[in-house]
Amino acid sequence: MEMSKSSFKFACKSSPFSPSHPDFIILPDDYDDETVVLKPDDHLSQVVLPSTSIPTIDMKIDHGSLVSKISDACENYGFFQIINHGFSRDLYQQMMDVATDFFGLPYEERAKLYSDDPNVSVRIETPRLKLQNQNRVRMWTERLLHPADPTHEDDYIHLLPENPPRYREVAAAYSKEITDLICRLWGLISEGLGLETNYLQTRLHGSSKFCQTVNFYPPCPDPELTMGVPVHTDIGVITILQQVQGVSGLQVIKDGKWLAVDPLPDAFIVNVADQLEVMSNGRYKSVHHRAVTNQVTSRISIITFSRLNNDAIVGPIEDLINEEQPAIYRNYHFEEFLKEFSKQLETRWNVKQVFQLHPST
Ligand SMILES: O=C(O)CCC(=O)C(=O)O
Ligand SMILES: [Fe+2]
Repeated sequence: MEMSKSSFKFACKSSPFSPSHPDFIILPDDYDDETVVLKPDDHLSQVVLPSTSIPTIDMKIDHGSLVSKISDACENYGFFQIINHGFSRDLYQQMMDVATDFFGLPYEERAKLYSDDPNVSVRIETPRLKLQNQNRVRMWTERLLHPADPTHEDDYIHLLPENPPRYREVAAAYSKEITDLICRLWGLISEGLGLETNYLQTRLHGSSKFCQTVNFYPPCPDPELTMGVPVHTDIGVITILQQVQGVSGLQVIKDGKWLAVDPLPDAFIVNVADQLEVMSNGRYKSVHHRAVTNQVTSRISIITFSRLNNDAIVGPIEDLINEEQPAIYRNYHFEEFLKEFSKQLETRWNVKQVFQLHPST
């Protein structure tokens, strides 16, 4: 969808659509704030060419190679794209179509779903970031959040947007197929860690949940002054993302440089999130990433997060720790992690560090 600057109005009522409004202006990486994890540094803002981007993995290759490529990517990048993953091409496109139609709805229609209350399970929000000595500022994005849990379909499907009319049906079908793909990835990741194929499936059974966000980044008059999503790591187990073709925006840190993750047809981007880094005892990396905006074209990403229930106990997997490789993290309830996350929200993004046994090392 091409959408000109003036045609999109944020559902967030308090903020006019103007980059000169203080609510919307954030500095990119150069705010010198000790609570910000990534320090300003010339090479940090350098985006390298897509040819040196994150690995692309063809899921039709032989099983052994697939396991080892995924494992390498989780260790060295924390991110990879998958192609030939078997996900229905029609559903992939339909989900992008209903997402595009949703953000093409008039402001009044979207505004009905607007809420800043994180306890509202289906809502639209414009995320904020807190900068040192300043108020919270809003990001240049509007996102629709909702559960994506096929086993609790009845609980939330009736809360999903009524418009476009096919949103509910498509989102329900998508959540089934995407969570199957996530489970397959759990299996491959378990094997990569040297565990039984069903290790993560069994370990996470009954304590995991899935949620989805549809992120919409309208064209931004001055992308240098704003951020779509500021630097962060994801807090769940793994994340899987599809993005609209032809528009770049997602950037991932590798060796102190930003890599642009340009869209590939029909691909998903998969990344290690904080809980998997902890469970793998630091072997797999939950890597900092961000989404930037551009002046010309709107961008959509559809993201499914595999998260945990509050009472889930997380810690390094017993089989992965020994005398040579002692536990780096302590065990905790996911709820504790969420509390720390809320404390750090909008200021800094390095929650897992707090759970390290020897933070100085
Ligand atoms: O939109 C994107 O490409 C990335 C967004 C993201 O990282 C997130 O919402 O966690
Ligand atoms: Fe993310």
